[in-house]
Formats: sequence, C-alpha cells, structure tokens
Amino acid sequence: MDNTISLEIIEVVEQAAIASSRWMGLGKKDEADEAAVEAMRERMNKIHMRGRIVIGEGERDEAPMLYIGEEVGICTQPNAAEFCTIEELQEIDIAVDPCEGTNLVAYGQNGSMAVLAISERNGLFRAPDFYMDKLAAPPAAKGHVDIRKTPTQNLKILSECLNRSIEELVVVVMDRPRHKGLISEIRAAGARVRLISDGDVSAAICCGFAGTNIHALMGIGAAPEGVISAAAMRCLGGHFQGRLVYDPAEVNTPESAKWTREGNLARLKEMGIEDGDKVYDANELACGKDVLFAGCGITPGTLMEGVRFFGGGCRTQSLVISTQSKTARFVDTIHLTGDAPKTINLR
Ligand SMILES: O=C(COP(=O)(O)O)[C@@H](O)[C@H](O)[C@H](O)[C@H](O)COP(=O)(O)O
Ligand SMILES: [Mn+2]
Ligand SMILES: [Mn+2]
Repeated sequence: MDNTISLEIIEVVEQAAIASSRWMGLGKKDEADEAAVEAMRERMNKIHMRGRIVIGEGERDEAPMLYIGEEVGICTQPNAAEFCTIEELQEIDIAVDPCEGTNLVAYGQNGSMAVLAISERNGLFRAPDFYMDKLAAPPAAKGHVDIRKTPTQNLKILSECLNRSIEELVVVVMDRPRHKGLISEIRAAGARVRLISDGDVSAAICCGFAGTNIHALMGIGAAPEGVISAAAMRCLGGHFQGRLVYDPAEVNTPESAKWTREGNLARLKEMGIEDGDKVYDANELACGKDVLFAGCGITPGTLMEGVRFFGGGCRTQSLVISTQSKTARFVDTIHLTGDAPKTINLR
C-alpha cells in the first residue's frame, strides 16, 4: 500500500468530521450522517488511489453514496494507467463509517468519530449487516482473554495481565437490554462498568492505549464496526475478537426482528461461512499485510477532541495508525476558511 495514503487519508476523516459536526446537537441524525458521507466521498475521490468500498452505507439501491462495491479514488478512472504509478494502481479495500455514533452527534454527546480502515484487496473481512459479540482488551491481555470464556474468567485474566485488582478494571458495555446479564456479572465479579449509549468503535480502540481508564469492551454491537475496530486493534497490537450473532433472540431489537435464525444462517452460507459460531480475531477480521486505521473526533472523546469552530475556521484532532508505518499518529489540525489571513489562536 502506498505510504502517502496514510497522510492524505487524514483529510478524508477530517472533512467528514467537520461536515458532520455542523449538525452537532441539532437532533438530526440522518443529516449528520449524510453530511459526513458526502464529505468523505468527495475527499476520497481526490486521492491517487484505486479503492473499493467493502464496508459502507449499505447496498447500492439503498445508499446513494459510499455503497458496498463503490469505487473511489482518481486511479479508478479507465485511463488511470496514464497518470497513476504502479503502486497507486494496486487495488485497496476500504471500510468506512463516516459518522460512527450518529445519535451522539445529533444529541451533542461525547464519543462520535469519522472512521475508516484500509488494506490491500481482500485484506478486510466483508462483514454482513449482522450484530457481533465483541471482546476488546489491551495488548498485555492479547491471546489470554477469550470471548469463549465467561466475563468473570476474563476479568480474572485481565487483572493478572494488567497487574491490577478486578476492582481497578473498567469495562465498557453498550447500554442495551440485551446486556442486562452481562452487566450484572461484571459488577458481581467486582469490576466497574462504563455504560455507553452508542459508539463502540471508540471504546474498543481505547483498550489499545494505556491511560484511557478503559480496560475492556464486552458485549454486542454491529459487525461492520467490529471490522473497523479490529483493524485499529491489529495496528495497536491489542486484543480483539468478534462472533457474528445470527440468532435474533440474542439481541431482540427492532432491527433483529426483521431476520430469522435460519434466514441468517442461510445468508452466512451464501457468503461462504459454514460455521456461524466462528470466533474471529483481529488478524482474521483485518487480515491484510498492510492495514491502516484513521479516525477524527466529531464530538469530544477519550482519545480525540471533537471539532471546535472559531471565527474563520475550526480545529480537529485525528488518529492514524498503520501496521506499515508502525506509528500511532495524533494529528491536530487548524482549518481556515476564506482567503483572508487569520490569526491562529493556540489557546
Ligand atoms: O453505536 C453505534 C451506532 O453506529 P452508527 O449507526 O454508525 O451511528 C455503533 O457503535 C454500534 O456498534 C452499533 O451500530 C449498535 O450497537 C447497533 O445498534 P443497536 O441495535 O442500537 O444496538
Ligand atoms: Mn457506526
Ligand atoms: Mn455511521
């Protein structure tokens, strides 16, 4: 993968975050989402790359932009060989969530980001729009905790790996009725629970850094977000496992009521997945040789600030991590609008 993509891609998530943040607190989640999608697509199409969306806003019919299969980047043009380098002509797969946490943006709450993951062709798992049971934990616990173990067992292992008592652990769980039993078990084991209304990508990535006071993510969220989280955790060397949830009874949401257990198993078979209970780790969900994750805060979060506007511009904070560069690059950018020179206030 062309190394310069990692620098240009920062602007993709920045532009998506800025566009979405203009809708922050206005109670309009669809508009916040659409603004991010449009901005992400527009900036992506200016990059010298040959990209294909493998996780996006849905199938072509229901999503006018950034749909699964959409080609993005200058080097997708038919005559690209005339003006693109051999490296730029290599096909790359892209998973996007232009507004991860649309509710958070609409209601002005913390933790929303514009995110994406990139790898070479077939380097990212093409997750269906299923739910996914997830377990994320810090690098020190990688391969020691296991989603097949009980939360109580995993908390014991985590406390040993992180050299702290169970009482000193904080586990993020999405605040959903489906997690009633999980939350009770974590509390009974002695750990503390941080409930979030949305945004489990942010929670998963926080486990990859020490000092965030988040030591695990447990529970069921969406599968596409699981792949993007796995890409980030692969770059960070953290623990990430996911299991697709095919039985609607496990989640019992209006979304899951549209499906049946048998129908879901048949859908998985069509995709070539025979074992619906398979547990995928980060190396399988983001299996490419080179994997890159980029995110930009829309509203403030644990890792990144949100977009902050001032007269004549705004300031963003992004994070780019890649297996290739072996860096976790936090980027603080001031964006100026209009032509007149501005005084940049650093306080
Ligand atoms: O909170 C989320 C919403 O993402 P988005 O639609 O892009 O704003 C994600 O982080 C979750 O992983 C997931 O989408 C959610 O758990 C599934 O929805 P729900 O049925 O409300 O739990
Ligand atoms: Mn999302
Ligand atoms: Mn989204």
